[in-house]
Amino acid sequence: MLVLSSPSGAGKTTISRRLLELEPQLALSVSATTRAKRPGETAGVDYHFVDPTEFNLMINRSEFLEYAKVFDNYYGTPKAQVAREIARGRDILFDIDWQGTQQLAHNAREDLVSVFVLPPSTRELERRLHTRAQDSAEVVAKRMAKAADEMSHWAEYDYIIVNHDIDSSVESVRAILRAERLRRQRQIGLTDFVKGLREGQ
Ligand SMILES: Nc1ncnc2c1ncn2[C@@H]1O[C@H](COP(=O)(O)OP(=O)(O)OP(=O)(O)O)[C@@H](O)[C@H]1O
Ligand SMILES: Nc1nc2c(ncn2[C@@H]2O[C@H](COP(=O)(O)O)[C@@H](O)[C@H]2O)c(=O)[nH]1
Repeated sequence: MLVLSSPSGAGKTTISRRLLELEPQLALSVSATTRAKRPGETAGVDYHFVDPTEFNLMINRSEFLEYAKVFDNYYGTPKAQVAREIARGRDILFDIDWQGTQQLAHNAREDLVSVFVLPPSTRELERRLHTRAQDSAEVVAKRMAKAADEMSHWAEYDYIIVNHDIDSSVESVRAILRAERLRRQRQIGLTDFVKGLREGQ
């Protein structure tokens, strides 16, 4: 489970989309949210857009692996898709905030690799939120006001990337993914393979 978190606008969604094009063994966990759909977003692809009543029903039915209130809306990771992808042997990418990351770490620390994406500067963060041009000035102001709070969680993450340049940030995440896939405990069948080698096979 590969988690990307950042203050809003630092670039994790952009990095995630590129990664998914380049890494066929990686699947995106599609979250449910009560926030309104942005122009260009597709229901079921970017998010499952649900109303607060449906979100509450999902909580009561224990359908979330984690959920949190972020800014003024609720966001949650449905368990079912994650279980399906894991059963298919794929790695899963989560674009979630620090609260969700803490919940995943609490339940599955060994299976989690977490990356925090920082903006090159506060000014550039604000510029990115404005140039994305998908949120009102009021929403941008709210997200900027929360950025320092969110960044205070950077030290809880395994890896930190300062997102100056999108191509090199994507390559950094790919390097993390490659190295983490090579970890001894993540290589299935290794014990038998080495046993065979030692027996001369
Ligand atoms: N390295 C970069 N250089 C310049 N612009 C960038 C870079 N990375 C992302 N951007 C731009 O910054 C804006 C915000 O990026 P993005 O939507 O990926 O942020 P985010 O961290 O996912 O935000 P949110 O948490 O609100 O979903 C977008 O317009 C994106 O094209
Ligand atoms: N804890 C969770 N956080 C989530 C989830 N899905 C998205 N997010 C985070 O919310 C903010 C805002 O996202 P936006 O799309 O409205 O800009 C951002 O930090 C996301 O990472 C989730 O399922 N759980």
